[in-house]
Amino acid sequence: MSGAIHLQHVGVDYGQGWVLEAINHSFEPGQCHIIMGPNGGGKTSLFRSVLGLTPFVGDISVQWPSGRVGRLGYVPQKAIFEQSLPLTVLDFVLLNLTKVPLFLAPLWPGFKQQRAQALASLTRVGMAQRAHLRMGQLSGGEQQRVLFAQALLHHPDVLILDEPTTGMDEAGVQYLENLMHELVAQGKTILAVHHDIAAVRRILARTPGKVHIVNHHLVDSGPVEDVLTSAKIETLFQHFSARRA
Ligand SMILES: Nc1ncnc2c1ncn2[C@@H]1O[C@H](COP(=O)(O)OP(=O)(O)OP(=O)(O)O)[C@@H](O)[C@H]1O
Repeated sequence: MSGAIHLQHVGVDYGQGWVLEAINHSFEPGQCHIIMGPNGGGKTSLFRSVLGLTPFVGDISVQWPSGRVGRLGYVPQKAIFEQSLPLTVLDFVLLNLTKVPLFLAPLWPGFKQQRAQALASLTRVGMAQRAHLRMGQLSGGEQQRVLFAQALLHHPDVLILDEPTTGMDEAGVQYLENLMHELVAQGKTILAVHHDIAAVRRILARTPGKVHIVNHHLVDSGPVEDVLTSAKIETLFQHFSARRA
């Protein structure tokens, strides 16, 4: 099952003017939607509005195909884990599965199954072998992978990824792009912020989806070949040269 997301006249203002203004748009279900745009253009604010994590004006609705309400999964831009925090990767994922305090969890009848579920999710992102390490001992890219594993735990129908490959090495990027492809093939909807034009072209060459440019307004939206033209990129992202595009 997958959800379509509809935004009607959506605006966000933190008190110093509109960060997002009059956004009227729909994200179709079962596709990979890549959101691009300059820093500070309001991409995270858009995601946080969809998730109900920031106040907004206008209306946002998720339309589910059946009577059942689906699930949203979210991987934030970054998380900071103090190195001395005695929380392992496995603990961190388990925290999202168990309602029992972690030190009691092994005594819980369902613990074995929850542990297996946590490890299966970590395996999907290539992090099962590092499950025993403390979160703070992981690199930024590895932490991103664990956050991704956490978002997958409850089988979300719509997955919202804020710069998911930040700090990831080539292997991490590959894991993630394969997973994104797999999830869309299963009919899920993905919304992902990305800054890397080459990566966006690579992702959308094999995964059905669109590019949406956000810079306070919805500037452009459509298939990658229509939106990521050299001329448009030059105008929007002055720090990218037309040659790199
Ligand atoms: N909680 C907040 N309170 C006040 N201002 C905020 C808040 N969150 C974001 N902003 C401001 O809103 C603007 C848009 O921020 P946002 O994080 O949505 O942009 P972005 O497009 O995701 O940026 P980036 O590409 O750098 O991640 C920025 O100027 C930011 O400083």
